[in-house]
Amino acid sequence: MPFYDLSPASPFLLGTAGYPSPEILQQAIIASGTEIITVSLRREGAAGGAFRELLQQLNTRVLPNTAGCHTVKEAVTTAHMARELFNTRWIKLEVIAHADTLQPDPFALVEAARILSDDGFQVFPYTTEDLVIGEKLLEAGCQLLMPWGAPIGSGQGLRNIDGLRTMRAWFKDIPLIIDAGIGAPSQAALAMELGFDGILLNTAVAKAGDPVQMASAFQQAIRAGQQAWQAGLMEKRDMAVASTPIFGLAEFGQ
Ligand SMILES: CC(=O)[C@@H](O)[C@H](O)COP(=O)(O)O
Repeated sequence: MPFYDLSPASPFLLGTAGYPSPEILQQAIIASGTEIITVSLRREGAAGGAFRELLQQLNTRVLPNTAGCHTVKEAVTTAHMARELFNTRWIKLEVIAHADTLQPDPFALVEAARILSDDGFQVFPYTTEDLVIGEKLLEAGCQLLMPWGAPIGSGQGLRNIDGLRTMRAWFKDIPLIIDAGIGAPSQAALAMELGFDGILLNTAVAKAGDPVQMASAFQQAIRAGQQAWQAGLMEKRDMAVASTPIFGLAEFGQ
């Protein structure tokens, strides 16, 4: 499905924070095959021009994010700075409620999404699997939703599979990207098998023993999950169903 003005060939979106070195970050981005990387304005501010130079060498689009923002005002101001700095209308909108859970503040998120959409931004909102919040975000002008798998940095995978499955069915024509909490390639594959359109993750790659190899592992798992969804998974059954036909089998006498 198209993400605003881009239909990425790769459904893998990668975060750029917390890598052992800029070189490893660069190699991980290449190994991931991603076309979209997300950059925190605070991180970019801290690293400065060298980081921007590194980004320019890569064939990727930048999705700036408002990581670390706790209020509507902070998020809107950060989005405006991002638009200036990266020359893009895209913004991954995070408005965090608590410093300890890092869960989104749904009320502030919807308000900030409305302000930014009205101002011409294309908002990628980091949200939960709650259907009502999803509807409010769409009403506010968002064209896609980014539900969490689990809290940021937790690596717990899909904590509410039933809720995410319901969300997929409810918003069947809206691009849905799982954002945050993915810890292993198998979890990302599962999300894609459920029909999600993409995965955004950071910590599982940045903090891996070998981030470059892990980026490649995620790329393959995400592709495999996507292919499985497109191919159509078999339905689960309560009882055994013989996979080998018995018609035509030889009969043995006594
Ligand atoms: C980089 C970024 O945008 C994070 O805020 C994002 O939510 C990723 O979360 P994980 O680090 O859990 O993958």
